[in-house]
Amino acid sequence: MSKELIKDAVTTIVDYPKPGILFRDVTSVLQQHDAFQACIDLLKEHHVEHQFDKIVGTEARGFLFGAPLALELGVGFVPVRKPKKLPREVISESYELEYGTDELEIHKDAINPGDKVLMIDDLLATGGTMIATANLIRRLGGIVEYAGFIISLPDIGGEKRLLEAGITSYCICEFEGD
Ligand SMILES: O=P(O)(O)OC[C@H]1O[C@H](OP(=O)(O)OP(=O)(O)O)[C@H](O)[C@@H]1O
Ligand SMILES: Nc1ncnc2[nH]cnc12
Repeated sequence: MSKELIKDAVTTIVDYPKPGILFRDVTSVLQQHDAFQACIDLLKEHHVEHQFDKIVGTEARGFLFGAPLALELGVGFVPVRKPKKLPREVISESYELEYGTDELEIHKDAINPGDKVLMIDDLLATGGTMIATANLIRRLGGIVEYAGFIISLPDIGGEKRLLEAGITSYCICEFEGD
């Protein structure tokens, strides 16, 4: 089954980038064509009926899955990036990570008011990254109610936090006990 193929392709690194963190590395999924393809197929199958206008992917690993999914769904792709990476006029939003804080930015002209947006990232932990991404989209007038991930760490509670922010998440595989 393709979900198991994907889960088996994820590598776990203990104590990276800090002691106590079990790092779930999605780059080993990308290295395996059938697992990478299965990710895009499952994300497409789950979201194809919603008729989104844009896919937003968050730096850096959200780009790896968001851009090929946008091509599959026949819609545009918008990158949300770390500060000072986007060249045109941006808006910014701060957020907390499982292991630190950071800031994200989006081009002001990337979302049109009323655009239906699907957010894509590799992994859902606290949900902070996706909530900050949703805040950016909503500040530009976009409608965002769905987010798709390859990996979820359910014990950290991101899915509930996203639901409280009005976002339903779809995760291909779960790693419990993190
Ligand atoms: O649900 P959260 O607690 O917000 O954590 C998930 C986020 O953390 C990781 O990115 P990271 O910030 O490490 O950035 P990178 O992809 O640029 O390495 C991951 O790719 C998600 O974007
Ligand atoms: N445990 C984890 N593994 C990989 N990426 C992450 N981003 C936040 N937490 C993570």
